[in-house]
Amino acid sequence: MNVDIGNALASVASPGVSRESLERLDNHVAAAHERIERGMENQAHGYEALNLPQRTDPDEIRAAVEPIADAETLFTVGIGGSSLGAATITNALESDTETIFLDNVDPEWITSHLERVSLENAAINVVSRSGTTAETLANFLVVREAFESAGVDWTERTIVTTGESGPLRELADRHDLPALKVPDGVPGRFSALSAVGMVAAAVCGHDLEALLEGAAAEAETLSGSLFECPAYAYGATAYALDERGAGVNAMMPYAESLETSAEWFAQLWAESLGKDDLGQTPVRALGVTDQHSQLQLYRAGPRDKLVTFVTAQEGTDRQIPDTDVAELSYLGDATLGELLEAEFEATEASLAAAGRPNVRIEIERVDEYELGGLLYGLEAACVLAGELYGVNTFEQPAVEWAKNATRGLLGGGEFEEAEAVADKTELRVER
Ligand SMILES: O=P(O)(O)OC[C@H]1O[C@](O)(CO)[C@@H](O)[C@@H]1O
Repeated sequence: MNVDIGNALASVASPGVSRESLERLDNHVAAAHERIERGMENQAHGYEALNLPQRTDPDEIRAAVEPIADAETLFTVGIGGSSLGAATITNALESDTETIFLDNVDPEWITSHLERVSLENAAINVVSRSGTTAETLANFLVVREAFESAGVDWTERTIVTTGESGPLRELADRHDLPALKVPDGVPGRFSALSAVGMVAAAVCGHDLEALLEGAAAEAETLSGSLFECPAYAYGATAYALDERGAGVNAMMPYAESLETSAEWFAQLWAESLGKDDLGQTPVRALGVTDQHSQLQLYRAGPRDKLVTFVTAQEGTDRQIPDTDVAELSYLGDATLGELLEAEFEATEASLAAAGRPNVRIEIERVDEYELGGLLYGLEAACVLAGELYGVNTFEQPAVEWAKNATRGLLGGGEFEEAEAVADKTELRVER
């Protein structure tokens, strides 16, 4: 990926970062890179994620999915990092296999999918590092029952990706299911380039080697200077802008195929950096669509936002037909791709003209190689930002309170968090 941080400079935007500040910050980037390199060499928790291009074995993944490679529909049952990486990859690329990501426990939504799909031609990809995530296990039990009710032997149609132990590992062992291991030392939000993110891609027939080659090429760019490394340039600039008041980061890819990548980025950025009262709030946006919903706020609202654009330089195009509507005749000379590019450039310039910081991330096209580079580059940017914030990038303790409260409310044990739910302060206004 290439990065252009020009519209984040103090000469353009407020908040903005001066070149002098970036030069000073580069000293901290150099020190952070040394820690990152050391962490990678030592396969330290979290840093190990940046070794995945060398660690992940595409042949092992393809062999494991062989029994379900014929699936017309693949249900991926997981949540957070155990779903979003896989969804980013398969939602970005064309495939004959329909992929459905069951990462919520909305009964109407789950039921509509299970009733709509021919389960005889479907398969289940259940993913959970811990193997104890309530949503994932609940959904798996529901999906498994639906397969049984449809007379489909779920044990022939299920692959498991989980840790070395836990309920899912035991289930896989008990039923001799194909099972892959979540790599040690890789938090879920950093695991897209492992079996966690690539089983679904394998079932869809995508080029796993290209994903990893693109990621490996991005890994080669990691260096001791933000001026030589696109990922670090992005991570350092986002951090510096947050330090100067841009506490929101709107991730706005200009490609429908990259919409899910903004969801994946939101977990990566929020769960890694949101600690010790620090962190930049990610917002999921989509170009051109959200020019007509959020751009007003980005251009004229509080000066508290960075807008991150992701653009693909190439892609299939389509001519806009001529029209006899005079004021629209200019459209008939253009293609949809030219319109999308013009709208992106206009939006980027609109923010710069209003002194609103924005950064451009460019990939060549939306294919496996470029996607692997984008995923890796944003992960490396996040690791660097975590070093600059001085937070524990790779843990997420704040999510445990609600999990305990949930278990307590459902009778899964005695949890004081559940008691706190009953103590809610109320001021109800009713219809
Ligand atoms: O893979 P698991 O253990 O089911 O966890 C799913 C997700 O839940 C979290 O632990 C947060 O609750 C994420 O970090 C993780 O990606």
